[in-house]
Amino acid sequence: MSNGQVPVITVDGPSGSGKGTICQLLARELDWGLLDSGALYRLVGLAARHHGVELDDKEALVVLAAHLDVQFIATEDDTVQIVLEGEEVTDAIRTEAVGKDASIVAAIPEVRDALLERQRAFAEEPGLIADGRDMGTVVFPEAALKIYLDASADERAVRRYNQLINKGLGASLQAILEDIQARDDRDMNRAVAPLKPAADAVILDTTKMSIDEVLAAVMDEARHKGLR
Ligand SMILES: Nc1ncnc2c1ncn2[C@@H]1O[C@H](COP(=O)(O)OP(=O)(O)O)[C@@H](O)[C@H]1O
Ligand SMILES: Nc1ccn([C@H]2C[C@H](O)[C@@H](COP(=O)(O)OP(=O)(O)O)O2)c(=O)n1
Repeated sequence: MSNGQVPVITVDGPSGSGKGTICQLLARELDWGLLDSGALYRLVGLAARHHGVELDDKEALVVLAAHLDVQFIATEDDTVQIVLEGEEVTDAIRTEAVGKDASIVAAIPEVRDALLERQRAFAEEPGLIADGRDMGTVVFPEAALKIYLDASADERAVRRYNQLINKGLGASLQAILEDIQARDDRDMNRAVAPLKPAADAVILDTTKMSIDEVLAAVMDEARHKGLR
């Protein structure tokens, strides 16, 4: 385990596969910490917007990533407030536009390097649930359990669509599907730390599974590994 013997469960997969949902439930169930690594890449994307840095200005993006002034503040209702340079950005980083920017800056190897140790530092007793794209392959290669969540692009687009509609935001299913496919393509085909299952990952196709069924399947795997 990348930080002493702290147990880590990694959950990787494409956008809309259910990582965030399952990781929150797992962290609650096990009473472990949670790393939302996608939030770090989203924060670099948002910081670039705030500072007027273009997404092809590699050097400036690396500086932003290395000096990211961010706080993750646990709230009483079990959610996390995210504060960037003193400004609350919890919702602002969740837009599809910032997701796209995150995927663009995440393809820069030096940006990934700048965020590596910050991610590993999340591994603290009694354990860590790590949500992302390269948690099992790069950041925590010694993790006790590696999960790769997948689902068809159509199903993931419908999930995102429903999520936006439930938030009272307008959305086009076709546009969301195209965004998801573009992001899959960028995340899976970049040169460094591409999205792919670790060789020793348990792959779950969640297309036809409910959230409860996915959680139960992951908890089963955790039990098999003696993690609870
Ligand atoms: N197995 C599932 N079945 C149906 N909806 C799901 C499932 N898993 C997650 N969702 C929903 O899909 C949306 C996207 O899930 P999220 O956890 O944000 O995915 P990710 O973090 O992989 O992008 C959320 O609204 C969530 O409630
Ligand atoms: N470990 C990670 C996490 C996210 N990224 C990049 C690639 C993703 O498209 C963006 C946004 O990730 P995030 O997990 O927040 O996105 P979704 O909620 O799955 O849509 O960041 C990455 O390259 N490596």
